[in-house]
Amino acid sequence: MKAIPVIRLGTRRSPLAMAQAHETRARLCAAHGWDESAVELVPVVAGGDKVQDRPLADVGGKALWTRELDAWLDEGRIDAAVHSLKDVETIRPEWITLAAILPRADRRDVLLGASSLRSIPQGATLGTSAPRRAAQMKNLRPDIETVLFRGNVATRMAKLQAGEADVTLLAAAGLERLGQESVGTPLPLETWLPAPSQGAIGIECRTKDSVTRGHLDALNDAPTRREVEAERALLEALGGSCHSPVGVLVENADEGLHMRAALFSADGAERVDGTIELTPGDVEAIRAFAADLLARATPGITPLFTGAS
Ligand SMILES: NCc1[nH]cc(CCC(=O)O)c1CC(=O)O
Repeated sequence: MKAIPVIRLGTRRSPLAMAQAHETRARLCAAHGWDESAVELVPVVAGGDKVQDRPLADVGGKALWTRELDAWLDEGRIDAAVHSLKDVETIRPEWITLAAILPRADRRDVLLGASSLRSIPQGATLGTSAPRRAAQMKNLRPDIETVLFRGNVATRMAKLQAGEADVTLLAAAGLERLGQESVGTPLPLETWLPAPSQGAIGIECRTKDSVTRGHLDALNDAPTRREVEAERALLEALGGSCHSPVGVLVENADEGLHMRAALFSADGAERVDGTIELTPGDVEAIRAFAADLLARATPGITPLFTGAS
């Protein structure tokens, strides 16, 4: 009998991260006919989990969710790491490979505390720590003030319940993975743009580890990868990060990809929109599109991109 490998799969410890790790294990076992013991889940505490009282953009930003898992991967303590791709920097070290992107879940944001953007009472407060969510809301509803909401999904829902804000926004994908798919109102993609990579789970391993790469390759969803790579290429071309007030949506169309994006000023007063049809992998076209958005951006928007933030 062929020996069954054991893949040590690193994950953050939050309930959402653990749910994503369990999903990854289930998909690996299904794809290869392994039983559960072939994939060992290894929970690791990430830097971003230790800071709960400040916007992440103020904490020093970069690599907040990836640093510890990268170190464990580098030291050979894990073979692969599961991430919400939305939280992973666009530029990764050469020695790490994004070996699989799982089929994308619902990429919409969900509004909790009101049944639509219009029905939020005048002067209500939005609890969020995401610059994109804060700016996009203020763009549509300048009367709304934001208050800082950090912590995992359950913590943020508890803060809403406790009245620390009137409404909040959470990713549909995260709610679904936590069995909370029926709470709140998903916002239509026509009027509300999600973050780059939202709803996509990525699994990384060491570039040199061809055995693990081979195992993970079976999980990769090509249509999701085309979308997500284009979204991440735009974020990179803009000089943005997961803390940048940018919304983007790439969809597979009959021929190629359709991309829609918006940049916001931090206070939401200013906004620049664009759309483009793309051939998958055409990073040059994405760079030109990013340059066009930045050229049309106002002084309120520009400093938040091109690395100046
Ligand atoms: N920033 C935290 C984070 N990172 C990924 C998700 C949700 C899952 C996903 O988008 O794949 C969330 C929670 C949220 O934004 O509500």
